[in-house]
Amino acid sequence: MKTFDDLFVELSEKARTRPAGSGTVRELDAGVHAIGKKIVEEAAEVWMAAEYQSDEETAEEISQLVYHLQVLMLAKGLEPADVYRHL
Ligand SMILES: N=c1c2ncn([C@@H]3O[C@H](COP(=O)(O)OP(=O)(O)OP(=O)(O)O)[C@@H](O)[C@H]3O)c2ncn1[C@@H]1O[C@H](COP(=O)(O)O)[C@@H](O)[C@H]1O
Repeated sequence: MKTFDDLFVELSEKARTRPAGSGTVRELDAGVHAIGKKIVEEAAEVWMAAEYQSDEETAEEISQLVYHLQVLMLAKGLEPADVYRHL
């Protein structure tokens, strides 16, 4: 099972090697403003799923939010440790 740290390593590699067809590369190229909008959209989907959908669907929406947060971290040059030290 993939963890937060596993995904961050994978996305960092995508950002570095820029493989064709990568949604991560596409999103990074779209920039912080576009990534931020995606985060807000996914956060709303998490909220709606939590209120009206199943636990499984909520968990999936949370995973998508985590993904987009990680893309924003990459766009800003932030590492997981930069976040963890605030937890
Ligand atoms: N975990 C994710 C992940 N979660 C969410 N997403 C993206 O976020 C979108 C969210 O889906 P929604 O249905 O909510 O949104 P949508 O409006 O239908 O989608 P879009 O039209 O905005 O693309 C998905 O379409 C994906 O583009 C993800 N994209 C990639 N990953 C993982 O990231 C890794 C690298 O992916 P690539 O860079 O694409 O190779 C792989 O391990 C993937 O599994």
